[in-house]
Amino acid sequence: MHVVKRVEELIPAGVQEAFDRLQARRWDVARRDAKERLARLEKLQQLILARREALADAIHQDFRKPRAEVEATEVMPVLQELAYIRKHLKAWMKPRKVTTPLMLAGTSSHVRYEPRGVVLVMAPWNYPFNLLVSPLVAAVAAGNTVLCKPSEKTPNTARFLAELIRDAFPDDEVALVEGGPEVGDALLRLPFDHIFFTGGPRVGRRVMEAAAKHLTSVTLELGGKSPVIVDATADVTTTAERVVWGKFLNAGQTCIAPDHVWVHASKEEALLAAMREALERFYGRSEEARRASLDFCRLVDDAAFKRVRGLMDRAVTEGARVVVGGGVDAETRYIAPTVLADVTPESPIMEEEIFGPVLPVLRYESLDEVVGHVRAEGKPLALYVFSQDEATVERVLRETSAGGTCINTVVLHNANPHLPFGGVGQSGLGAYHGETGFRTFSHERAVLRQGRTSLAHLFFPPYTGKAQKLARLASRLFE
Ligand SMILES: NC(=O)c1ccc[n+]([C@@H]2O[C@H](COP(=O)([O-])OP(=O)(O)OC[C@H]3O[C@@H](n4cnc5c(N)ncnc54)[C@H](O)[C@@H]3O)[C@@H](O)[C@H]2O)c1
Repeated sequence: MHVVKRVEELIPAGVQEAFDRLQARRWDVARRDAKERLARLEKLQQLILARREALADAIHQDFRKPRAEVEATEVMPVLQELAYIRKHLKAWMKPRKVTTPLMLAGTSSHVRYEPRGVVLVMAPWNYPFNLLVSPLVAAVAAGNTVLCKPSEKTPNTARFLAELIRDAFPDDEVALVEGGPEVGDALLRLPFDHIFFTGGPRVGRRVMEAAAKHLTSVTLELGGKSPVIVDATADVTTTAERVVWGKFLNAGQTCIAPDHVWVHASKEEALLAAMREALERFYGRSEEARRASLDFCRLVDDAAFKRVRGLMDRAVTEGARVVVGGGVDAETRYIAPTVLADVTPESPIMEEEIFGPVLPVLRYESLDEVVGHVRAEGKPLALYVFSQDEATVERVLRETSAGGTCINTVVLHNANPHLPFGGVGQSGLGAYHGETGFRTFSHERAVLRQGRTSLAHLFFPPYTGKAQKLARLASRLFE
């Protein structure tokens, strides 16, 4: 017999209790001024600084991420975010006065930034520290209580995070629950005030469906295929090294990694040769040297290894040429940094986000053609354009849509806290970083105060015709 469980039975006791504690404390936490909020974040920062070696060990154990990459892509962005918040939080929290239209003479208005309440931060595994702690600090800065869930695919980092959060915050202000999809599913049944989710579009859709039940607002930081366009005027050497760096960082397991490259036919062979050169300079001149390189990560699990290997093998079977790479080692989940040429839009590797160290290069003849392809692929999280021609750059910006764009480089827009970071359409909804993060975790409350004099009584019933005449007169102001 099929047994339908009640909602309460689907939520593990520990999870429900953690939520209830955060719920009970939310109004006290919401009242805090900037100084008190910053004191909490200060403690977190001290613990991060004291434990950065342990963090590097944990992430290394999870997928052999090099220490230098842990510093540059996990620790530094979080410290930068904390420093930026420290500098600006007081100003961000200030109510913002707005002007008063003539019709409302006698009133004054302002916008207050109030915390959303109890928020859920669900993180992916690929930058397991940064992508949990960055939204967390924005949420705390905005005065929320927070429940976090790291990914089960990076268990060492999840354990590190659990201890860090436990030591940095009282458990009725910030809590962390570990677990996989079942725990994620249970969390999504709770009536949070906001859900901040980073992960794939499949689970993102599930988050939005679950949020609809409680009319919970969501921020979705998703993924997709981020293209690179290299036109005929681009500098081939610098283009190659920047694209190769951004692609093979984290072994291609980066949401804003260049997924594939569209290169103008006149530059194709030169670009491929320069990419090969850059890749060998970065990771080693031979396949053995690259396999032994300490600067190159592994795929996170067997499923990821099988999926990326399958994509690469099918592309080659269907006619792609291996320019460099192509090797694999299932035991260590190693896929060589690989560049593929002669790939076409119909190739299976163009069907889904690659999320691994394989870079297909496609050639194009006209900008119209490549713009058409990019539009057909949906709105990506990032789109990169390499060109010395301002008109080309402007056309690409005007005729396509993407979460973010870098011109003549890749990935770095993510590192500027003055820029909002987020997707559009299938690549996400909402944004964070810096002030945008504070606003994301705040509700903009509209406040209007009536002074002594008021024109409103002119519109009170009974309507003698005077009110209508006045409204008509007033509407002339807008003609
Ligand atoms: N936009 C961004 O900032 C950004 C950053 C990093 C990664 N990503 C994207 O994330 C994806 C890779 O990360 P991933 O594999 O960890 O993503 P994922 O969607 O599989 O998992 C993300 C989180 O959701 C949880 N989860 C999984 N299944 C669930 C379910 N059925 N119900 C509830 N929760 C569930 C996981 O445990 C994890 O905590 C890629 O698509 C990548 O592009 C986006």
